[in-house]
Amino acid sequence: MDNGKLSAVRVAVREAPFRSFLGRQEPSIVQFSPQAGNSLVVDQNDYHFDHAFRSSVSQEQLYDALIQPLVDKLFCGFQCTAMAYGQTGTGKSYSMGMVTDKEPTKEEHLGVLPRCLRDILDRVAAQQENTAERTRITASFIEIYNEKAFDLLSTSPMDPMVTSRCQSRTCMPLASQQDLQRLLQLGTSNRHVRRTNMNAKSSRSHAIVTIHVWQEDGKELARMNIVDLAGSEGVRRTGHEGVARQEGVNINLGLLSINKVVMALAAGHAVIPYRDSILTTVLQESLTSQSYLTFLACISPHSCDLTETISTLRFAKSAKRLRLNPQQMNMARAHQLQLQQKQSMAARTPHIFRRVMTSSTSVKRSRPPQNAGAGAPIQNSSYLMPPKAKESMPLMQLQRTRSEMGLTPKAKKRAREELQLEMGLIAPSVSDMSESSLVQPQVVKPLALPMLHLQRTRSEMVLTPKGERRCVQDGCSPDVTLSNSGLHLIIPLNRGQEEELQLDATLVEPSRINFSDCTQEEQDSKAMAPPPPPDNGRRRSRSFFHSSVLSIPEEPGAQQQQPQQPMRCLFFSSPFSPINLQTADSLQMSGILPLETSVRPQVRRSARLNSMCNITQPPPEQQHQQQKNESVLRRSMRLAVKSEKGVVQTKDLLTTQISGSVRVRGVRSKAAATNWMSKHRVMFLNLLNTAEVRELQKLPGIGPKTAFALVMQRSRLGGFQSLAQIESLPIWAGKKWLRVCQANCLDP
Ligand SMILES: Nc1ncnc2c1ncn2[C@@H]1O[C@H](COP(=O)(O)OP(=O)(O)OP(=O)(O)O)[C@@H](O)[C@H]1O
Repeated sequence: MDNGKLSAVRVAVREAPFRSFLGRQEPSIVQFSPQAGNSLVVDQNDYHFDHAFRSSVSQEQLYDALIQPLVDKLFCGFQCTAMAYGQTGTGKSYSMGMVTDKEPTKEEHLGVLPRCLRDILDRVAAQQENTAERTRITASFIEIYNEKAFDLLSTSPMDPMVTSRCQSRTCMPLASQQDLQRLLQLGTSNRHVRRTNMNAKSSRSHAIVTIHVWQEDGKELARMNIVDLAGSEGVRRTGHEGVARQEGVNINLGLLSINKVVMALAAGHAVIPYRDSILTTVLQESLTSQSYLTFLACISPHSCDLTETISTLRFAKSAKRLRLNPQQMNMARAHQLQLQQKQSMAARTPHIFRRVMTSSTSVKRSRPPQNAGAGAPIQNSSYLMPPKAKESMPLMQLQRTRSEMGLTPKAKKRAREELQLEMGLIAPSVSDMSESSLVQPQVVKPLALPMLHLQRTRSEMVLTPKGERRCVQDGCSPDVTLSNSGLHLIIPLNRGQEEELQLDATLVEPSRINFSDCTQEEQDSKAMAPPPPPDNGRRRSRSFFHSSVLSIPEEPGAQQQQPQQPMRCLFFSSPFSPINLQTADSLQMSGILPLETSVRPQVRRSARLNSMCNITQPPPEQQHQQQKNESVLRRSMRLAVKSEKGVVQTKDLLTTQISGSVRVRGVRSKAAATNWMSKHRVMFLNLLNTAEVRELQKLPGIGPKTAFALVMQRSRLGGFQSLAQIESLPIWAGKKWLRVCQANCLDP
């Protein structure tokens, strides 16, 4: 038994002999390459396939080269399909062995089917001599005629089958050569055949013989489909009218749908049009990424058939583009069950999180099956979930989301490039830290980095639930997976290692930056602010939450060991990756639902902040106003973050480190808070009066349409007098204004 590596999709071309009734023998339009046995030239075009058989090739040679390796795979437990495709009269039925002759066929003319069945029976007999294991072989024979399926082995072969029950067809047990002969005789004699201008006994139906290999315990080990498609032909050339013409139309419909399925599979589409015809519906199980597929394209040597020959070769070429990962049948079933489970879990998971879950890089890497046959290329894959689009949502939407999250290779590359540019500013760079150094707290030299600059830094560090730090590999984002056992974070560490953590945490957006309303220098200093004292329990976790440039608390023990070390370490967040980790006590994760509500605006704000980074410098006269607007905008966002999590307090202890020394900045009194609120309202009003659409739409709760409507109303009214006037504008649907106020921390 050959366990060698066999390509999952193999395409072969066979040239038919000249047909005498087409006139004198002319030179063949097919030229075979004398050097390579798998190339041919037709109409000055080169074609390369796995095999290119000349018309002189014998049935035995064809079987040995093309089908025998499939039988090997069959006995390894794989689903295999051999399919003959091509113009009428080019020898498909002859090659596949589905002949209707009453007299016994000569040995040399035996086609694939009888040879294959004989081979299988011989192997089973040999197997049973050596082992006590009993293997049963059965076969079914159906045809698709006029878009109806017929069970050719049943007692009523003329009654069409119900399509949904096509799988429950009559199976004949095969134990000897006599059984085999009976099956072929019965099946082929019941097949629809008609004389056409092109072929005296043209098959007017697609025939499918399925050989099932059963284990002793009644489980199906593997199956082999041998498919003889009806001839692809122009209805014009067959010279048929009426019923026969309709046959031709339906034949072409089936062939077209096979074409479409193969094209869709080759292109990696998420939706494959199996239901376009009965033929593809019946073959659906075989035309998946989990089978071995072999195509035999039969072509004519005649110049009058050039168009059909080129069309057949094109189909063969597209089939060559298929990329399949066959699985053993039992394995495939297990995989299908897994998929079903995953889908049902996904149905219960919020939409935004599903995107992360189902994207190829964010789904936890699954191990390949352990019990694959030696050398068998078993991989965990499902073509229905191709790498580029493994979920039912539109591909583009998924790619955009993954790009926003920094999960796409392009986003990661961009991040890496920008980080390299900024390396000079960050010393020592977190991405340069050695693995050992990551475990120990790193003292990072305080840097004067503007807020937006920090935002664009791509290095990431995450805090584990135990309070340890992990530096995420340069340019990579932690992957989050949701399984039955909970939420997992897979952190790509340096040196290609990964760490998997079970999260008792939630997602935080990168825009949750807690710069207080102070000057740029103070902001920069705060970016380096040390955490509150370790005994500060809940307070401490909030301080993490307040900043995306996170200060890391030292474990009490660790601090005692290193009393002199200032407790500073930078956590940079990428605007493209809104997944940061918080300590468990900062926010209790109460189910999955809150994530959706929090993540979506986070991603949006993250994108807005990122686009803010990219704003080109305005003219000098506008710069002052714009700076003011940005300051209000930033504050508004900070406050919105606090407000969302209920951490807005009238007394807010802010710790700030300036030049390495820690000082308490102050405690706000209630009066000060009121005062602050009135100032904030004025500033917000001012912003609405002066900002452009582009700036306004960066405000939390205000989208592009609202921003545009606001500017239109402003120009109509000549400016807004008060927030009450803005509230009375007819642009707020429902509680929209209330939501804007809440998002911007305004008293409604
Ligand atoms: N390689 C070959 N060697 C000998 N005879 C061949 C060969 N190929 C085809 N033939 C003969 O050509 C005739 C037509 O072949 P066949 O019926 O297999 O064509 P087909 O492609 O199945 O046509 P259709 O699609 O109309 O059923 C048959 O009589 C067959 O014996």
